Amino acid sequence: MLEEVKKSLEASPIVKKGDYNYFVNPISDGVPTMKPSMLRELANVVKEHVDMDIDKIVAIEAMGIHLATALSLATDIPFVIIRKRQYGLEGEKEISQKTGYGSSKLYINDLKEGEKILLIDDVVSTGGTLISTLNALKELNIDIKAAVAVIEKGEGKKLVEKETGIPIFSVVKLDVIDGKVVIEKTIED
Ligand SMILES: O=P(O)(O)OC[C@H]1O[C@H](OP(=O)(O)OP(=O)(O)O)[C@H](O)[C@@H]1O
Ligand SMILES: Nc1nc2[nH]cnc2c(=O)[nH]1
Repeated sequence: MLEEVKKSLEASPIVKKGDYNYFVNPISDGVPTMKPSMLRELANVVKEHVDMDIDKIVAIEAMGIHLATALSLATDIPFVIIRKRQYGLEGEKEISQKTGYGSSKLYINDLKEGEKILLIDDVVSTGGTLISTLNALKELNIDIKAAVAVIEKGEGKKLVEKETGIPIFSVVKLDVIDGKVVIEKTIED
């Protein structure tokens, strides 16, 4: 079932961001062009494997947004975005995010104590983004029912699970070896 996803990932160009080997893929970049069939497939895989008894889907800007949108359309569950833009709305919470190649601020809005959510992002790599985001959601007493990073790159997922106590669901585990994406496993293996 995930043949299209695997093929697309294996064909990803690798670019350097400093020392960091960054793969470029429709799922995680919107470049090259995303096929609707692949996006639909990813939404369906998440829907089938993750408990969707939630109030809201929560996406991390930027590359969680199309995934949350597809999942929202497949489930009729509303979504909200953790933005890189500050609004200054009442109750807004700022997060500092650090990845393997950069850092920025994220802003949580419109989540209430006790709300049941699924957090979705495209990639977990060093784990920096998910650790700070999940910890901020915990501080707000949000009921995190599930956390999804569609692609697991390297070993960061384990670190997130250790630091936050929250299991991360991922569809594909990969690494970049000798300038190429190598798929280590998928949810179907
Ligand atoms: O596990 P980590 O090392 O933290 O890496 C994962 C994060 O890196 C990317 O975000 P990026 O900041 O590049 O933003 P984008 O989604 O706006 O491209 C990706 O979308 C994840 O949020
Ligand atoms: N597209 C893409 N997103 C990432 N987020 C963290 N690492 C990566 C990467 O190598 N490629």
